[in-house]
Amino acid sequence: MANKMKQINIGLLGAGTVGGGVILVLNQNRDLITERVGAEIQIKKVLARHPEKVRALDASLPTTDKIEDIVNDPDISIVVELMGREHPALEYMEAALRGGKNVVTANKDVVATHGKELFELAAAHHVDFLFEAAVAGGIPIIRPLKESLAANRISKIMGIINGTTNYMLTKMTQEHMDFAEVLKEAQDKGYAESDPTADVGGFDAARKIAILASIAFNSRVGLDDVYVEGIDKISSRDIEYADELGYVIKLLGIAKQKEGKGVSARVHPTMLRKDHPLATVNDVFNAVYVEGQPVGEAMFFGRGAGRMPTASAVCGDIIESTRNILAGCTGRVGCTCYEAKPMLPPEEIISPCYIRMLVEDQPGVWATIASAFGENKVSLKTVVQKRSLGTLAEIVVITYGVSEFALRKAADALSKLAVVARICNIIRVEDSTLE
Ligand SMILES: NC(=O)C1=CN([C@@H]2O[C@H](COP(=O)(O)OP(=O)(O)OC[C@H]3O[C@@H](n4cnc5c(N)ncnc54)[C@H](OP(=O)(O)O)[C@@H]3O)[C@@H](O)[C@H]2O)C=CC1
Ligand SMILES: N[C@@H](CC=O)C(=O)O
Ligand code: NA
Repeated sequence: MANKMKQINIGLLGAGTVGGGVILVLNQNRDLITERVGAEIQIKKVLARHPEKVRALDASLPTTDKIEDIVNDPDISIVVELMGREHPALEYMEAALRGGKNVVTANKDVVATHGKELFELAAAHHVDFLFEAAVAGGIPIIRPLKESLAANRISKIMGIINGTTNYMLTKMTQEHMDFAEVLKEAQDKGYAESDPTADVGGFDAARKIAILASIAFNSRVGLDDVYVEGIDKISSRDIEYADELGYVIKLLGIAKQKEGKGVSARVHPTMLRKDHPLATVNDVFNAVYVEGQPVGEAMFFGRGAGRMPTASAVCGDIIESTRNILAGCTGRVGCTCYEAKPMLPPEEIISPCYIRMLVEDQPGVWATIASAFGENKVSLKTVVQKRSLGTLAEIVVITYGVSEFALRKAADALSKLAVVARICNIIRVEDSTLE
């Protein structure tokens, strides 16, 4: 007599862009997934505010508006949280873990802020807490860091980890599109968060780099530890200058670990050399670049946002958890933050910089400006003067590596000079030849 195929039931919280994608993937690839896993994965209930949206995706799926119907259902083994935002997603996941259910989420807001509590709950109940989709959408990066690269000492993890802003910067660079127009496009495509200020302001990327740094360096990096700047001050002038000087502008998350000095984590627009592997990562694509010993350099590339790529990562976690349930080994890889390393203060982070300013277009001005840089120990690599605006000239400088502290002092001294009308923008440069 043939053995009856096992069935693993999941409860889905939220069926929007990503949740809807999960419903579609589990239906479209049902046979293939069942065969690979050796069990059927069935969505038993969907928590939804608008059941009609779920019915439009799959009319057979039961819906509920009560979380208790899912977290108290003994037949549900995996709760998949795809509602977004911090509350009540956190409380719902806590209830699921306390109820002994495995949890899969794409929610970086919750993982970055409450990861520790959730890991502790998962460990206490010997269940999985998986969040591959929370960083870089469809790209596998959490499991590779925790498992495939587990033998490495990682010194640097740097990436384009926000699809919305990469899409926007690409369109602004290649098609000279306007900021507001291109943001609307990214929202329509389902890339942006429900509140897109998290994308544009760099906070979404900050959550992701905090999560990546915590895993890579085995030490918890909180959101407050990340220095954050968004893309809202990037103008077409900066994009043009970057191009002329051999760079592209990308919103990067950058985390480094220096022996004896601690860990740093930051998110800001960055001028990146055109020959860097991350420089050609465009549109909604994300990439995470890792330097470690013994692996050397490794880069992970793919779609960082959008319905189906993100659903791919969520379903990968559902499958991983299902396999662990079948093998009786849930909770196998839990929290990896077993150290408490010091954070390097942002003022001590050293980076080359691009500074664009408007100055009086008259003889002797350059000597005054150069001495302000010199007095603050900022060495200059390149100076460009191309444009005049009435009595003003636009000057661009690229510095060698400078600490944030020295940069702020120099910027302060420059802005007090009568000949400097305005510092228009300062952008960090990632260029190993200038460090
Ligand atoms: N979109 C993307 O490309 C990516 C998203 N993520 C993350 O995935 C998660 C989901 O994002 P996304 O699918 O884009 O978001 P959506 O806003 O498209 O979907 C969220 C869904 O959750 C439902 N929901 C929200 N709050 C509640 C609640 N209290 N009770 C019941 N249902 C609720 C919403 O219902 P209703 O429709 O009624 O409002 C909606 O259907 C977020 O954490 C996001 O950061 C991660 C990677 C990529
Ligand atoms: N809003 C996010 C979605 C995925 O995390 C992004 O644009 O990357
Ligand atoms: Na991912």
